[in-house]
Amino acid sequence: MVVLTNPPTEQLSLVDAYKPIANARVAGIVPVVDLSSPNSAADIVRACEELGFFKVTNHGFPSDLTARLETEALRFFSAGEDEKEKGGPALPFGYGNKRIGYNGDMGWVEYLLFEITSQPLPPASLDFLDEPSATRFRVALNEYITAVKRLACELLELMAEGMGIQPRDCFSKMVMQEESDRMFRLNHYPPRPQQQLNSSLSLTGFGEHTDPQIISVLRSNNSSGFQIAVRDGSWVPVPPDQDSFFINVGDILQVMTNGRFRSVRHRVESNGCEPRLSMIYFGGPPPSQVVGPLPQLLLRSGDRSRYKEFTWADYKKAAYNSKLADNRLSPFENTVA
Ligand SMILES: C=C1C[C@]23C[C@@]1(O)CC[C@H]2[C@@]12CC[C@H](O)[C@@](C)(C(=O)O1)[C@H]2[C@@H]3C(=O)O
Ligand SMILES: O=C(O)CCC(=O)C(=O)O
Ligand SMILES: [Fe+2]
Repeated sequence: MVVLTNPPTEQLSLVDAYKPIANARVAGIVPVVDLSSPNSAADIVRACEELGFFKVTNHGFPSDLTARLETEALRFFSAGEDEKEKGGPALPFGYGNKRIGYNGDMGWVEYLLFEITSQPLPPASLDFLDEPSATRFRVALNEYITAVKRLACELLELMAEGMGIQPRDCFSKMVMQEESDRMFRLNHYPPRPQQQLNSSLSLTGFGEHTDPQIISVLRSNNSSGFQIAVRDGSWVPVPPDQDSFFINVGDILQVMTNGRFRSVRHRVESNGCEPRLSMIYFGGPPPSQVVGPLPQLLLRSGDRSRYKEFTWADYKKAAYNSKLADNRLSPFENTVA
């Protein structure tokens, strides 16, 4: 069953909920999928079609892994700038501060970006830290990543099941292969100094964008700031929930479903007071994977393909030459005859 966060006194239809936010009442439109429910597959599909975004509860994820990684990450981010800069620059992996990507995007955020393979993170991934911190951090990262990969796989299988498509692993196999292109990101949004707080009301932590991959699995501490764009383009704040995961449909899943699932536009706007720590797993396909709408979906619906075929390597190259807010899919769309 899809339930609403902060349920309003009367149930809002989604059409109403897409209207610009006039008050906090409509901030609770985020679909919540209870993974222990027998309806979870259908609920996930509905959420991916309507928003491309949902919250997952009753996921069975070991909370001690999250707590340990959060402790290690905060220990790292509280170190001096000189220490942290030893892990940079992020090209794209490593430590980055304020600069996002290569094309001039900036945000009030510092981060660590890791490449994930089928093997645990190698010692080299944190070799800029002293021992025993490096090993402790790496072990916490590896344990969390192993569990979050499993969760991503389960969600992708539920998507296929909910859409009635075979095989059940048609989406999950894309991100579970040896060569699949996966990343893990720790974002830290530090509180802002007092004089800056007086200068403007809100500050972009991470500018608006869609995630290029198939799926993103996000967990954050209890700080607000994460927002999603709904169909009419208005921004809706997502109430934080440190015990749940938030799932973004990425561009490639939008393509594979021929636009039935929506790649959600999102951003982080910080009020500068609450420090935010988020951890995000990005699941993408192998570089050589040819991507396009699933033939069985086209056959079943009789729809024309809305996208050209391309490889993930082509798409990623184009993505990394784009600015955060760009619409990265438009060059890959088929024009209507
Ligand atoms: C400005 C950019 C940062 C980004 C690469 C890009 O050129 C456009 C996509 C951005 C994004 C968004 C989702 C993930 O956070 C990310 C790692 C990704 O794969 O695409 C980032 C890229 C980045 O920060 O390097
Ligand atoms: O840090 C967050 O909460 C979201 C950041 C994000 O969207 C990203 O890193 O792609
Ligand atoms: Fe994102």
